[in-house]
Amino acid sequence: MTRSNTKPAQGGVDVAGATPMMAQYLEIKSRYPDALLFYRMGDFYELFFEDAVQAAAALDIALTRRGKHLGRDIEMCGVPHHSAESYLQTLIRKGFRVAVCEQLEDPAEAKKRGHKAVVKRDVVRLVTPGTLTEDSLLDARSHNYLAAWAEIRGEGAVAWLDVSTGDFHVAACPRPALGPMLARLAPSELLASEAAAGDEALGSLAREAGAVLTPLPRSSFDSAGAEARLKALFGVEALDAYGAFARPQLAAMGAVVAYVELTQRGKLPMIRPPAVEGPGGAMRLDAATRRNLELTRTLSGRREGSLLAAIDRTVTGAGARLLETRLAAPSTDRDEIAARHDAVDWFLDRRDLAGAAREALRKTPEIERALGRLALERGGPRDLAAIRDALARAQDLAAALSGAEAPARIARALEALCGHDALVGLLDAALIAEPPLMARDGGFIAPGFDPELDEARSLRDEGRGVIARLQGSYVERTGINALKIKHNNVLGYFVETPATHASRMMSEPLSQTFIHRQTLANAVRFTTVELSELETRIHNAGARALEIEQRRFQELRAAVLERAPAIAAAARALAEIDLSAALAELAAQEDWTRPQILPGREFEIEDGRHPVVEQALRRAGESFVPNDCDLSAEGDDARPVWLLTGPNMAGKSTFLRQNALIAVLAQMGAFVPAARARIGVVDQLFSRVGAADDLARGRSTFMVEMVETAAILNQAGPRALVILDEIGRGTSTYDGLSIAWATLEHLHDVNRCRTLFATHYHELTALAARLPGLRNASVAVREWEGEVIFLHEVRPGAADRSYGVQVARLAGLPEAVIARAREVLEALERGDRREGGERVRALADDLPLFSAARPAPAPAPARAPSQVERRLRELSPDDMTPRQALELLYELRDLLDDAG
Ligand SMILES: Nc1ncnc2c1ncn2[C@@H]1O[C@H](COP(=O)(O)OP(=O)(O)OP(=O)(O)O)[C@@H](O)[C@H]1O
Repeated sequence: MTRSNTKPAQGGVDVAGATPMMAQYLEIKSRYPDALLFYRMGDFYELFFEDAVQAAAALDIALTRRGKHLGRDIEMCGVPHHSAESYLQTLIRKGFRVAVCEQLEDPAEAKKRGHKAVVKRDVVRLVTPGTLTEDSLLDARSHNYLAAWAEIRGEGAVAWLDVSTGDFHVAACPRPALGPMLARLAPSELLASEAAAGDEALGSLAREAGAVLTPLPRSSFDSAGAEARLKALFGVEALDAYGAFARPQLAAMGAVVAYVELTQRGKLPMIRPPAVEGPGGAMRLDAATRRNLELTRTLSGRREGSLLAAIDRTVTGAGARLLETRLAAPSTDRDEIAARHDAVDWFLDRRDLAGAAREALRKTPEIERALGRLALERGGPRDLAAIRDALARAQDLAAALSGAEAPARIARALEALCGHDALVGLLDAALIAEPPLMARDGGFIAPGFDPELDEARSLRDEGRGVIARLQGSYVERTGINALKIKHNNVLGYFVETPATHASRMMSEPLSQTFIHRQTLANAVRFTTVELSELETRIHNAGARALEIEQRRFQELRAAVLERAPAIAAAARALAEIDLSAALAELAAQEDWTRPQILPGREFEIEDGRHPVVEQALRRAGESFVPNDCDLSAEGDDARPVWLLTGPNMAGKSTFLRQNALIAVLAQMGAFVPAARARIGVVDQLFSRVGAADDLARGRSTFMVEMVETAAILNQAGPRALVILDEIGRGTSTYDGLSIAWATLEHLHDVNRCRTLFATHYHELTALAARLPGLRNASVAVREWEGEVIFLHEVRPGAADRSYGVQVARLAGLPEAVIARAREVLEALERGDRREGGERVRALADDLPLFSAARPAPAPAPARAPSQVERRLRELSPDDMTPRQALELLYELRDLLDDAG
């Protein structure tokens, strides 16, 4: 054997010289080098070599060895197949991909080919983060997107699919917009061509969005191949009916479909025709803005504490997913926004109906994902029952909500809820109330639905009863009371009579029915055609019942899939109703109002509040102080730029964020926490509010801040809303002040967008005199007996001073430091602020900055150890018996007494 012509697989393991089974394993593994191979052996999935090492560590299970391969131990670990799902879940969460390799024939079949023959096996599915369908592997309240990024001659596109629901979208996406797009979609897996995936910048964008980056060969992104693939998928001659797609869009969609085909091994999920998102259809929010505003996750990555958690009143998984999708991509289309507001308004006016609808929805099972699993041949009877129950409830819901004149969007939803009677009737008749998860073991078809099945089951279950009845009828026919039907392993079922009746039994007419089998000393045994038929039927009844159930399951599945588009539309309608009713509930509970969305560049908020802070304060028994904001860029005396000053802790960040959140809420279709809101459509929202070190990328706080500020100044257009908090804070005073100054001027003169700018550089307030679009505002505090009281009120005009020292005192800085800070502050306020300036230098000379105003207390003089302490120090507790310890206690107490 020469090494050069052997095929290395899996890190240098050679196929040649392997046992037949190992050779099969290595051949299959060589096709899935990037995945862990779950190799089915009987009741277990086994993993070998490096896969075993990695999986054992990730799953915290035992790593063992199984023989040798070419002189080397084979590492092995295994998971039982019936609990494989939970292990899969752990592995997928940890970023692995798993190729599931099954036995494709009964081991007995293989044996027929010779005792060394290996059972046929192959991979039936590649499990990856973006292609999950099982409820146990998915979060019910979040989408799970598989996205693909394609670029052709500088033009880019992103396509995204939720494999579990079939939701399929595509949008043009130039490279600079990819970051915001990924931040919005938060896909769990991103596909890119091998060439693109090698780009470190793309890798880091994917990581930031929390996605696993999967490189695919260039051929998967071929746009001509993609077009053919999509046409075949949707069974159409041309894709025009779905929209006009640019080449990169085709390439991205094609890659998604190719990858799904690859991972599902040819079984395609239900994929809806792609919805094309037009340019500018959604408000643009970059990753930093989403993070800063804590829209769907807090800065620490939790849902709790985010805006999403504060406003989520939905009662179904699909409703929650729709809310998250809308919140991640607020609309810029006024008609769309108005339609959403109309739906909320309608429910708000009919709270009793909304309440009833929510009650009904609460009991409605999830159908989008059930439908997805059925399409992928991964569904079971429980999925059918979910569809039956949900559609039945949908009809009731439609009946309850009809009558009252509904706005267009609700009316359309109600329509989609109806017309499923035939299917519901079929499923109702066919299925038991609460069927099992899997079709495998049967027991889900309702009695009375299929006479053949009922008979098979009654034979299976009541075999003895049927035999007893037959025996009764034979006794009657022969008049022989001692006639019995018995069973043994040689004859199977037979009729037995005492020998005395032999001659009668064996002569006409009884001999026509009873066929003689055996004569014993005291008894004669017979069989009958009926009995042997019955025997075969009893024998096969169980298997037959199962087979009929499987056939019925496939028929029901086909009936459901035939109506898949209508069922999916009903599922979407349920989600829409859930979300509209939930937003109405929210508006009523929290006293929110319908915002006016205008074509111009207005931004007038009266009595606005921060939804998350307000709820937190309420829990603590405190109330939120509402504030107005007017950034309108319309009219002659428009002042679209507000410069906000005020002490730390006064509420500047809260005010900035609340106005950004109001814009997001308004345009996603919700009501807003304000007494009145008039908002001209915002097409981009930028927020730079505080920053954390990005040490992973080797950037300091200041660098992060500057990168984000640069993005805003370069990209913010006239319809943008910009929120900037304390720009320049991360560098020396005068550098920071200069950067803040120039940034403010640029926003005012060049970007000319609606801007909220909070700063602690009071020098900037002077700019109001020169910049006509700039207005000073400040957060009010009151000083009382040397303490500051925060009023949280935003008022016109600049703040007089910053109260930083008072706030520091509230935070518990030592009195000595506070007193010293006051002295320095006074000195600075008397003179110029320039670092290195004369007065500052004098101050540093006169009053050494780090000497304490009051002498520090002298350290306590060293004290000689007491006798008790000395005795204790000498001890070695390990060497003492309990008795000695007790004696020692007495001794110590005596020592104390002596000392006292
Ligand atoms: N409008 C308000 N009504 C009531 N309480 C408020 C209001 N705004 C802010 N607060 C309270 O004040 C705290 C501080 O607010 P915030 O963080 O916005 O201050 P800040 O001025 O940005 O401070 P810093 O400059 O130190 O970041 C909040 O956590 C909140 O509890």
